Amino acid sequence: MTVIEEGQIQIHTENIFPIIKKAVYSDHEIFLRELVSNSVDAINKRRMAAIAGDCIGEENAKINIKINRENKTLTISDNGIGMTSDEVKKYINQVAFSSAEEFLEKYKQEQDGIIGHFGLGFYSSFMVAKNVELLTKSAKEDSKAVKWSCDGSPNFSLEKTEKPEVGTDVVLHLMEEELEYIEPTRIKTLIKKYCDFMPVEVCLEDEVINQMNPPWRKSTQELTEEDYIELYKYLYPFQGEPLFWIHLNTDYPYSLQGILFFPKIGGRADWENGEIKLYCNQVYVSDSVKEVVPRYLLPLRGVIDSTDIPLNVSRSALQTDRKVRSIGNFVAKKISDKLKTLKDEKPSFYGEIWESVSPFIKIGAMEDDKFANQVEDIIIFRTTNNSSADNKDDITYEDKSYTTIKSYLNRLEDQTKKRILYCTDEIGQANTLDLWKGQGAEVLMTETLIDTQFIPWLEARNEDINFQRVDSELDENLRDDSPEIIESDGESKSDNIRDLMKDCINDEKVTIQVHALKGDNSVPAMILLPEQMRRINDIGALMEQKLPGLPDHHVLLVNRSHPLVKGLAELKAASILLGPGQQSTNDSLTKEIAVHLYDMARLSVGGLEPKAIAEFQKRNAELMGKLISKVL
Ligand SMILES: Nc1ncnc2c1ncn2[C@@H]1O[C@H](COP(=O)(O)OP(=O)(O)OP(=O)(O)O)[C@@H](O)[C@H]1O
Repeated sequence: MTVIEEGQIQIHTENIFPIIKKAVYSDHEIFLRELVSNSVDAINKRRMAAIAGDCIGEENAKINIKINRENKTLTISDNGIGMTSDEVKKYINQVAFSSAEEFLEKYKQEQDGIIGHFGLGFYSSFMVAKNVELLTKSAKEDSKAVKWSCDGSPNFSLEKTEKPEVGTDVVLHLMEEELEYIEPTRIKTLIKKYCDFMPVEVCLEDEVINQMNPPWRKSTQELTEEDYIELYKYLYPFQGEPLFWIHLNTDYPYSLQGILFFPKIGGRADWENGEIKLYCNQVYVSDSVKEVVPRYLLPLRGVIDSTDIPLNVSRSALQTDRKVRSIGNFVAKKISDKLKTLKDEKPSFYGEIWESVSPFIKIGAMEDDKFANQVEDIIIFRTTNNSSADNKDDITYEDKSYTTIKSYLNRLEDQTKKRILYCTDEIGQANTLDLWKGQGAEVLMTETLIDTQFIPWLEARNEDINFQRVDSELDENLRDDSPEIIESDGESKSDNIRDLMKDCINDEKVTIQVHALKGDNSVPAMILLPEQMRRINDIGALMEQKLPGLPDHHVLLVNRSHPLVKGLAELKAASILLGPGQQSTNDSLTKEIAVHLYDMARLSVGGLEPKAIAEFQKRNAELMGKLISKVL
């Protein structure tokens, strides 16, 4: 063989290779992505040059990877444009090296890592190989093949060689500690991971491994519903089917293609890193797009493919990049457009998916003002008003009705108040919910966790509205506020009942209100939680990541028109008649019943601790025992 040149690669660092190894230590496997990407580029260049008539074309463009166990080599071959010896000197010795050195300089400075480790290029092969040979023959007419080799020191050699076909073979003599890369299964996995959607056949020992045609590069007209579902299942196996998807495709002001899927609720949603896959020109880059899309979009899945996302900058630099930010805004806008279309055109489907999409929409609205403006009219709440389907804003799905805030407000009789009634727990708040419903009021059903933040956010955004939970106070119409007769002791009946309950419960934190409630079905006592006081309790629980329990400060509303309360007052009056100092058995019974009344009210809102429930049970048994002994 004729030696063309032996020499030293011009470098500033004495030996770049140990640095390459150390700097990107954990990501050795990306060498394959870099080399295959170079091959794809070379194949594209040959195609373009052939069209221009500068060289002979190649119909069956492909990349082939071969393993030689005996020699411990891995060879990546392509039939791309190849290189002349001058081009090898220029592109491998100078360009490739300087880009690797530049990359490493950048890498050393960045504390938080570089997003895709893109840009290391050809020299990444030295992360796994102790010796690299590059055999290449240019597609230009009458070109002679050359072989470049380098043993990891800055010394290289370039000599003539025999190579019948146009293209490039990169032969990696693997280091002992990198022998995992002569395992076919390992290589296959890497091709699937990084090269699956590359536009050229990538083979292992002549067997095609990659899928090639990425659906997101096709137009929506070319794809059927099944194609999208198939892609989802391929990318996220065993995760069921997606709810719906959006196809992204834009060329200006940046190039971006992709398909994003909404997963079904119940599947785990990753709000930290997300599972959207980032591609650059059909080459897989990363499983995390958290620097590219706003946080609230992270529970989505799918692919974003863009050549305009700078991949060899640090993650923090990416977050502040203007182009990247506008990409995030573009994606958010596309999603809100899709959701709006679904609500308008397939309202019942929108009702069906609402529970799955609502956390994402609400968090998005709270975190991003622009997004809030886009989705404000499509935020819906389940409502007790079943006739709301008459309104085009409102939706029914199965036996559930949903409404928007706007149409709820339109239905309010008293337009001066703009009060929105809501309920977070249909069982725990059943008593008060039924009372409001009985008055013909419309109540919205909300979720405890997210709406604890979302409701105050809505109120801050629309200053004239205020939300009021059904158990925060009672409708005035439910109370009989006619003046009371003053008793012989100079006090009203209500005052006496309040004093009695206060003495028996003996807890400063409990405020006792006594009212005469209308209606035959009303209960003897109930717990009310004034809105602002309860909200403070809810937020406290949220901070401690607990479910909110019954706040210590609460209101006990005693219904003085209930026969039990009336009886209790009479029992107490009878014991007073015995005169001071005289012990009556009525005293202890009055106390027992008063405390029992309070416990019943607490029990119905889930506010009794296990220990108190045990006491309640014991007292209940005793009271029933007394009742039986009276009857027998
Ligand atoms: N298989 C190949 N066939 C033809 N030319 C190649 C091949 N591999 C590398 N080259 C040439 O060597 C140059 C340097 O490659 P290298 O991978 O280091 O950087 P790059 O591809 O230009 O950019 P990047 O750093 O993003 O990978 C390429 O631009 C190309 O001209």
